[in-house]
Amino acid sequence: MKRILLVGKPNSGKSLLFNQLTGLRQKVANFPGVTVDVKTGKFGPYELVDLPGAYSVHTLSKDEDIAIAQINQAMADDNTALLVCNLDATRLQSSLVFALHMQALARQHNKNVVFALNLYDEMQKIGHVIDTDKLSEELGSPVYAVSARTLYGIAEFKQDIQAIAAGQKPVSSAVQIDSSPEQIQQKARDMAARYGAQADILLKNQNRIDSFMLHHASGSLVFLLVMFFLFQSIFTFAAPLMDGVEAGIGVVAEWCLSLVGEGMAADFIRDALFGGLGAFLVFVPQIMVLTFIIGILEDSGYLARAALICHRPLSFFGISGRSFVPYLSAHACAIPAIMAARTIESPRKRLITMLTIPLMSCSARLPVYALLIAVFVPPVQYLGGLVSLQGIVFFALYLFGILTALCISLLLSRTSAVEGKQTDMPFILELPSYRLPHWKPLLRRVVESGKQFIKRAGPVIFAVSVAIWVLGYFPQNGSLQDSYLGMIGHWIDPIFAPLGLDWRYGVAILMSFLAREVFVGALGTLFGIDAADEHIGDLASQLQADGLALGAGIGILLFYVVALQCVATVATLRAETGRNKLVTSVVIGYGLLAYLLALAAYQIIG
Ligand SMILES: Nc1nc2c(ncn2[C@@H]2O[C@H](COP(=O)(O)OP(=O)(O)OP(=O)(O)O)[C@@H](O)[C@H]2O)c(=O)[nH]1
Ligand SMILES: [Mg+2]
Repeated sequence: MKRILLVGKPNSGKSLLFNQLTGLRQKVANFPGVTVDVKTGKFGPYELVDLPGAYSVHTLSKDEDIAIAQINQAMADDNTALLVCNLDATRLQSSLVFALHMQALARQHNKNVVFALNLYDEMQKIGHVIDTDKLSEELGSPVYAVSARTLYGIAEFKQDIQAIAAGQKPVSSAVQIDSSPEQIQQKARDMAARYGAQADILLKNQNRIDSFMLHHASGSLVFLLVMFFLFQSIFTFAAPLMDGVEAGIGVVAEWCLSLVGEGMAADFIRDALFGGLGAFLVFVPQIMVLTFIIGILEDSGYLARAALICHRPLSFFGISGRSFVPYLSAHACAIPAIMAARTIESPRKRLITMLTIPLMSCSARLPVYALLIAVFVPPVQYLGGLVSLQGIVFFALYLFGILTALCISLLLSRTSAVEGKQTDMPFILELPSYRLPHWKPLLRRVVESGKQFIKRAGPVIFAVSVAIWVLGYFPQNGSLQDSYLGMIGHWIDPIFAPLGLDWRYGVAILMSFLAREVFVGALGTLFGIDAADEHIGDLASQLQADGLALGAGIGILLFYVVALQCVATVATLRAETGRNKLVTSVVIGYGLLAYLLALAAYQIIG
């Protein structure tokens, strides 16, 4: 299949344009370095390729390497029908520098080029008109004013680039293409001055907001408040939704049970299905709220500012401001976060960031945290419900993960455990414009995060719940202690007894090495079988009634913050670092540390 390549500088709207042309839903966000891999999609009879952004052919980071390598390869390939150079109309000069290099390269290889003057809606908003005909003439390649957001000019653009790629619309021009870096710099500066909007109009608002957001005192305060409310809100905003889901599950469960009457089938439905799977579904709203708030931060342009504010403190711990975005996104899931670390220029800092990312509390830990917090922390609220005590403990757990990661980064960077030069590249980050979130795709992403969470963990939880139920139900002597599972439980008891946990918690913890969320489901099933009354449900009250010791509960929480119980993360770490031995020692190290912390918590607090 013939290919069309979409290239341009970071954060210039390539992926949103790609999504509009292919109907796919690649991640789009308002900071440089969102796309870190080659993505392809079908665009009419063509394959459209979305690449990571790059500032120059002289690459600094892994994602730029990937883009430039792919472009060079495509230039030599007969199947490459067209190169689309994406320009950010609000940042014409810097986008032209890279695009002009690409145009020169394409000319050398006899490939057709068109320019997409993207984000044109922002020009329309300030009433600035760019004469694209004249610009085309000067550039020697067609220029299309488009907006991937409002879809302005997209229909014509689609039609034309397919025709150009098919050779039905000639685009060759006699215009001389400059290829020396100095000429390109000069040309970009000159064209931006003549065609672009005035910088003071574009930057007026941005500078005003930044003078506050990046100020050393107010900026740090805003940063701390934003982070506090981010993790708070997972608790406060999600609470009513969680109650709704819980009530819904209760109604469905009662209805199902009324159909089957009493007996083994009823026990199975109550304990395995609604006890196990139901206990886990309750936490889906929290995952969605987390995605929503991180999404707002990403879209608004604040993340790059936060990265800047964090650069100095992070440098002390041996990493850089570039590690901030991967660290934050790791709170949703470690895997894309490890991939996002490709934008970190220094290989050493990139490696340290990747190895410490699993300590950030990903959404799979969320159900475990939420369950144990509900057991021990009363639902007290302050400031009219904006801040809750449970939310504060929740924030403390996230903070504990972050601080552990920073301490380990410091340790790795000050020892020879990770080799690489101490002298690193300077920290350079282009600040994006502030924008209002793009609500529709954001909400779609929120729904998608809930679905993905269920899809990823659901089948494992279902299988584990069924397995635990069968092993715990038979042989039917009426007690969990005497079941097959009870027998297995006695073998593992010595490992968990020093942590103040009986074998039921041991089984749930061991099972959660398959996926962390399994912990809640497995406990739900175990306590369901064990429950004296026939009541489904509130697992937190069951644990409370069972008398779980405070030290043991804190121990479980610390264990889950630190232990690396995720096969997919380990596989991604291996692939991205290429360091199997190092990754294995990190997994074992985190496991030991997790156990010791849990042991200390129980032995000290009791
Ligand atoms: N107003 C406006 N915003 C846009 C337009 N196209 C993209 N954006 C916004 O620009 C930001 C960057 O968009 P992306 O598509 O992720 O940019 P990219 O070039 O793929 O970025 P990298 O993958 O980091 O290289 C996002 O916040 C988009 O919503 C547009 O036409 N108009
Ligand atoms: Mg992109």
